[in-house]
Amino acid sequence: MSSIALKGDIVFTPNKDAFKTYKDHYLVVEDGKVVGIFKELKEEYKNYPVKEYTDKLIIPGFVDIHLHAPQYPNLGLGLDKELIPWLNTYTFPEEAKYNDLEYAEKVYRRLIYDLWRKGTTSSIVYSSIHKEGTKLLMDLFIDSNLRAYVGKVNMDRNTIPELSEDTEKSLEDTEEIIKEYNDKSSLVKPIITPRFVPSCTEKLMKGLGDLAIRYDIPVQSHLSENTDEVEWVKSLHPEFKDYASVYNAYNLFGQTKTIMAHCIYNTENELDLMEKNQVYAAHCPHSNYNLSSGIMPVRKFLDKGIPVGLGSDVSGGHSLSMPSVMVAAIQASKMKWLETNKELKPLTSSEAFFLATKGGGSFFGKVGSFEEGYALDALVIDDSDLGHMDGLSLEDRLQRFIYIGDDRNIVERYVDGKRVEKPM
Ligand SMILES: Nc1nc2[nH]cnc2c(=O)[nH]1
Ligand SMILES: [Zn+2]
Repeated sequence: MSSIALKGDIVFTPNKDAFKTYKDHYLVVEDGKVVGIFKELKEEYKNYPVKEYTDKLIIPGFVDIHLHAPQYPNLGLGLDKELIPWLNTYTFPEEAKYNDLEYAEKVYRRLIYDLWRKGTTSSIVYSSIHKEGTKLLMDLFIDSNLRAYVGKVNMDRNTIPELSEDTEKSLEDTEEIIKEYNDKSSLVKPIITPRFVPSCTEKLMKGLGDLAIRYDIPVQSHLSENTDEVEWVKSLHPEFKDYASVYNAYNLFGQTKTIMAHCIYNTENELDLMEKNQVYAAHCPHSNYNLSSGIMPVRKFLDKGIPVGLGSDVSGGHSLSMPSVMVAAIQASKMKWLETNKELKPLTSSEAFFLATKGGGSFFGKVGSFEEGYALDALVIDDSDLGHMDGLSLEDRLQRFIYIGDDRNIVERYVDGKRVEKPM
């Protein structure tokens, strides 16, 4: 059994309302899981190797619950458009390149290196429609020792010809990936990924819902991101009450664990259904600003008990950095607060940190916290170059790292109790 103790200044959020902090404590880990946090090492742990991180922060690794791997080369491009023109002009043409595995490998290696670099130890990722490209991405994640769900995108309508799949083939490819990868790795798993309602026929959605249930595979998609998109779904499916009801009719809305990205324009019925089925909302504030989509009322989701995590939504979002996404989420919530006559309260820094760790991490199981039994997914932060430290609480130091630090401050990453080396 591999056991270690990390010694340093420990900070995490077991719930969203407050940070827990432990100055100069030992975080004891057995078999990759947290055993406890102690001021002194008990006798029974005395022979465990101790990693000394004196005066450094030890925090849970970041969790990004929504990003698009094949859009990585488009980072920062095309952001003067709204969602639908942006998809047609920038995104679909880029995603069409991923039948070229050499190109795919170059992009995906760089992406995984950057996730590692920026401290994202768990991510939930869209690939492209391509089966082999998706397998390649999953294999690269497995080699990296980072945690991920990866989904082959499904779409068989309303896209460019190169990306419009034959429905049967789309389902067959998806099933092949599920069979091959469901038990291949404990850290990297498949997720069913209908792109969004406008790009999936009912036959495709039905087939995907059947696969989700047959193999008990989670689902990710997009919901109510942009007003033109919502109107489009209405015109495609006038027989349904709303956008979420379409997914729900095909067992793609919480029948297995589900994430919906954006959720800006949800109806009350959609919120009720998310709460009832415990569907996760992926809040992606950078993307929502960049594509002029709107501001998600994140407080409503939290008050209602809907699970929420944060997403970079690369490349609608322009940054993989989860601290940057946290800051954007706090800023967006402040604008929403003003917009609602101070009804929907802004996110606090502990809430934003919770969303970027345990909030999204709970999709993976016991991930994103240092409570007993949680996987030791952790970052070690050297914040000594961020300015005057005397008298600062651990909480203040963490807040400063989130606002003004960057990946140069991250000195170690751990996943499941093991140090994660720089990916090749
Ligand atoms: N932001 C975003 N929204 C989408 N809706 C459907 N596809 C996409 C995508 O690639 N990015
Ligand atoms: Zn997206």
